[in-house]
Amino acid sequence: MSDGQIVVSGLTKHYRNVRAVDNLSFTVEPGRVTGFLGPNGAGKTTTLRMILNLVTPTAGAATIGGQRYADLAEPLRHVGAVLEASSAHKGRTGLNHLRVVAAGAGLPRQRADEVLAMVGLTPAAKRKFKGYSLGMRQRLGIATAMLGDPKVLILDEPANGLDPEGIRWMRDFLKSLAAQGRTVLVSSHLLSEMQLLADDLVIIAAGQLITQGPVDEVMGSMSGNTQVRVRTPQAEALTGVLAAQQATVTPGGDGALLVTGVDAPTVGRAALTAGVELHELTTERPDLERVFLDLTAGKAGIR
Ligand SMILES: Nc1ncnc2c1ncn2[C@@H]1O[C@H](COP(=O)(O)OP(=O)(O)OP(=O)(O)O)[C@@H](O)[C@H]1O
Repeated sequence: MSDGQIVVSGLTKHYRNVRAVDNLSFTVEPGRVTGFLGPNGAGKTTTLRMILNLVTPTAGAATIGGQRYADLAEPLRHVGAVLEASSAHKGRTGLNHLRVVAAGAGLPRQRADEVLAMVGLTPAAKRKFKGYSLGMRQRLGIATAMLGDPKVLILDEPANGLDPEGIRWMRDFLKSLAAQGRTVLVSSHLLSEMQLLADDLVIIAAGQLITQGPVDEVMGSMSGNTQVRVRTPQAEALTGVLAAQQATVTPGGDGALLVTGVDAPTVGRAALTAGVELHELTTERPDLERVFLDLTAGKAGIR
């Protein structure tokens, strides 16, 4: 396996009467966190399971570093996956769980201690899994995935059920893995979280690709929706000046005006020229939530 790039091409999965994944193609680059986004039932889990050879595609293929997962000689040394809230034998300690998995994969025993420390679970090493909180279980799942020191990490909704501190830890940890040159593919429907975590986005709906690219580009593709929020005691005068510049002005509901069609410097200049006093002038970019809803509009229904 070479560079850890994931290439999904024409991936398709049909169940009896559902096209869970429909001719889906995208790439995931090493050294970056890629957010795999889609509404419920979009086909994210099915796609990840096909990449990991847990579901057989109806058509198409996925490769990791140029090879199909099934062809990887020692998959755990190449790809770590956390597909659902980690499960382990309830009576086993976190450390023992890791030792058992390490032994099964032919990995050195001390690797269990290393990955436990990596995810901050050393203090809970000797505690039984059944006493672990959801956050601790997620950390143990990641520790298990890291046992083989894989170049590629694939995680399905890792932030699910985590408290804010846990989400923050997860974010920092995944970013640090990408900074080490690893490929990190994370599925989520938590759009605001992806905005903070991901470098690249792959957005799907109804099994099909909606868009992919760097977060800024995906956001930028919606920049037509950028609006300027302006507050002035001379609303009528400003509205008149801006209307003459082909701008659209609507009330913001809280006493502010929302201006589209011109940028903030244009609004400021127009106000200055007309002698209109401004109390606020802000550019409001659409957040990812908005972009996402716009992009997946009409396809977001639960299937
Ligand atoms: N084994 C299966 N048999 C039949 N239909 C399935 C099967 N697995 C998934 N599906 C259907 O395929 C579609 C995609 O499901 P999938 O779980 O991949 O979506 P998802 O994006 O991961 O959704 P969520 O965010 O809700 O987990 C859904 O309509 C689902 O009901």
